[in-house]
Amino acid sequence: MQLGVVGLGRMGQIVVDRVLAAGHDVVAFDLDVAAVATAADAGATPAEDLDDLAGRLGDDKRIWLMVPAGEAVDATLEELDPRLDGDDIVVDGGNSHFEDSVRRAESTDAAYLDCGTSGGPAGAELGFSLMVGGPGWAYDAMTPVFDGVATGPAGHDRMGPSGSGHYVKMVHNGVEYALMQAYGEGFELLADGRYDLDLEAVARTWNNGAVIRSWLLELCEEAFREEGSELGDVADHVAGGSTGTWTVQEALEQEVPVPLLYQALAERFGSRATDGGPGRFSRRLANRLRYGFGRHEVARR
Ligand SMILES: NC(=O)C1=CN([C@@H]2O[C@H](COP(=O)(O)OP(=O)(O)OC[C@H]3O[C@@H](n4cnc5c(N)ncnc54)[C@H](O)[C@@H]3O)[C@@H](O)[C@H]2O)C=CC1
Ligand SMILES: O=C(CO)[C@H](O)[C@H](O)COP(=O)(O)O
Repeated sequence: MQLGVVGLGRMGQIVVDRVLAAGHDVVAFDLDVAAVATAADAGATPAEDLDDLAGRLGDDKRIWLMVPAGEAVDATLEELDPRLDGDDIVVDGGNSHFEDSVRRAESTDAAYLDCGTSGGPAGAELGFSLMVGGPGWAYDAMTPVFDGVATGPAGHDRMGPSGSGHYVKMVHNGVEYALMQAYGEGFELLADGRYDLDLEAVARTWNNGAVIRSWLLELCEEAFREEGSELGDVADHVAGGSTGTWTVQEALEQEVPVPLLYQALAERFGSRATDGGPGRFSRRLANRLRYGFGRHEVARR
């Protein structure tokens, strides 16, 4: 298959690499020419702009968008739209709001797949977990690409109609916030509690057979190994928050109680009101974990 990839940052470059490794061809575009050059070095055909990308794909275009959620997705679709018809497929692999995805699916002639993507930069080697919404025929047609980008055939599935892929990813992120908060609070108690503990050793022991072992806990272990048990100069400032906010908004609308998810989000907001003092250990760990799974910048004191 030939795939156009638009957006060649942390995640898009992994899509390019894994699709190439699976034996497909890639045409790559990004506003950043250096990112296009990196994709070309990896074996992709560079495109000068979206028109050039669309022209190189011929009939039955398959295009994967991996640009920041929001305006960049709309701008890209708007520019591609005159070149698209009902046999073409566009995948949005970013963290778009599910209602935006429903709107985009309704307004473009192409089949539109909203694809929640989880795994972060570690997906370069492991592959991603992909939660896909949209027309079944388009999901089936993209299966060879999804098999390559995901951990394998079990690493992707069609969640349901348009919007459902990004809906499931939104809730995934709400859960992600709460898990980080839970680990953070536990380690805060251990850090401030009765014993002088080596938190890397605690995390390593928990990761070996304990009920609460997980990838996020492996990233806690990594954080303590790299920053020390007291987390060095990692600040009490947790960035991000859009997907967690959407999760809580949706829960309110559906009248589903999600106190843990809300509390984790509220802790993030609280972290932004601190005065530069030592701050909460739990939030400092959450700040460092966002680097671990997403390579988001660590705020430091
Ligand atoms: N970093 C992570 O761990 C994860 C990120 N995501 C989502 O994936 C999407 C991409 O994230 P990252 O790769 O981390 O971001 P990034 O900031 O590393 O890369 C985004 C790329 O898109 C390019 N770009 C921006 N606007 C563009 C446009 N109009 N046309 C062409 N290229 C454009 C930028 O130049 C940049 O190279 C976002 O929606 C993000 O929320 C999803 C799961 C995990
Ligand atoms: O989707 C992701 C991980 O699953 C991204 O890393 C996302 O940026 C995490 O959300 P936030 O930036 O709000 O912490």
